[in-house]
Amino acid sequence: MSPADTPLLLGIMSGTSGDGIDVAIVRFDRHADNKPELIRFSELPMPAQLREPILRLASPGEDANEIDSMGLLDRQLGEAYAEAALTAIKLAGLEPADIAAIGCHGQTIRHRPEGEYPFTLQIGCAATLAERTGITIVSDFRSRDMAAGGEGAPLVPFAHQSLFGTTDGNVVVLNIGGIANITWLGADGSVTGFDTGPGNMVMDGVMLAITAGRNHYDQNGELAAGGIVCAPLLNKLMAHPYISRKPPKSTGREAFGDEIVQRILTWPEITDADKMATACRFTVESIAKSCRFLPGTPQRWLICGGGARNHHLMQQLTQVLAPAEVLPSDAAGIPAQAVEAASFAMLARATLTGEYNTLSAVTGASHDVCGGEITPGDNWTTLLQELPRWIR
Ligand SMILES: Nc1ncnc2c1ncn2[C@@H]1O[C@H](COP(=O)(O)OP(=O)(O)OP(=O)(O)O)[C@@H](O)[C@H]1O
Ligand SMILES: CC(=O)N[C@H]1[C@@H]2OC[C@@H](O2)[C@@H](O)[C@@H]1O[C@H](C)C(=O)O
Repeated sequence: MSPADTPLLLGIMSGTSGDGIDVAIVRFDRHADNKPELIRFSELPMPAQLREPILRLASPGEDANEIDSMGLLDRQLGEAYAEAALTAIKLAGLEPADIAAIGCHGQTIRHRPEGEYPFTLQIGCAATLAERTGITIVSDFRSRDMAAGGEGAPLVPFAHQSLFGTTDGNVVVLNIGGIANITWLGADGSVTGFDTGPGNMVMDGVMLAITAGRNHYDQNGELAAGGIVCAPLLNKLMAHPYISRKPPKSTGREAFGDEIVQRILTWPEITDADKMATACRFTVESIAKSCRFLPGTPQRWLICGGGARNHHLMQQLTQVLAPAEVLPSDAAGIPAQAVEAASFAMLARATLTGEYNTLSAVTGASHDVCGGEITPGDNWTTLLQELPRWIR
């Protein structure tokens, strides 16, 4: 393993878009703050045969045999994550033995934060991942927070705090994945966050349908840029109850999946470009409306996730969020796509040292918790000896 004072951890994220497996290898320095150094980031494709089952299982009731399908997908994802981790380790010129632990978010196939017994389900067999890599795995980061009465999401504010927090001004970190989530980092040290609603999910669903499955997303927002926003349709979309609900709140494909996409697709007398323009504007407006739930005025917005690559979306956000500056997180030293995977390496480190890694100020839980389930790898005994030296 890497020296105990500067351990290497690996974070794996596969998000609600179901299109890729992001892997970040980071180095922690006990003598520095909790901000790790990004050693290598790799974006690997989700195996094509897994994309359809992921989306099907994430849409309630679409699979006639959900338990069998889930069991199978769980194992297949475990293999896919292991393959991705081993590839990333190799690309970094490292050996599996150099990595102290892996934080694996898993694939969310259901998120039900409401009701008497809220639950959330991230699959991707940790035992398979430990078996194939020999490395200790931390997974299932959300359940403990839910058991403490929290939303179980978003979790990344814990990491954003160390990565982007500054006393120079109020910063908002906005992750635009399938769902968009926001983190408030006040100059006074305050932290909060919540899911704002749709990120790329609605746009991707519309694009997939209007190109008959050929394109999974609107490259750079080009189609949307050539369309006209349909105001009555936008108003209908913005009436979604989630948008006006007060935080703490979190959401998923259950609320912004196929039903919303169908509403856009079936709206009469507008072109495909208008549909895309309206879907994009829905994301922009729902983010802008979220500002009323923030405790102050941000000077700077740092954007991460795949949405940062959508020029049209970024342009629109820059307009509506002015005079605040809107920049990809790269401007603050971490590539937009790498933030989530790096965050799960940071959460895993905190699990292993027993520190809180889930903020009740974000999730609404009754207290901060140390979330994550540990699956010991072949390196477990060595890791146990090194852990005391990780504690700051
Ligand atoms: N060049 C591009 N132009 C437009 N959109 C893009 C581009 N590149 C990526 N995207 C969008 O980013 C999405 C993937 O984003 P990301 O990987 O952050 O999502 P995720 O991790 O699956 O989601 P989540 O954060 O909700 O868990 C794609 O589905 C697409 O919509
Ligand atoms: C249940 C779940 O997987 N939620 C994801 C999803 O994707 C974005 C948004 O919705 C966020 O709440 C969360 O992911 C990030 C990594 C988080 O927990 O911070």
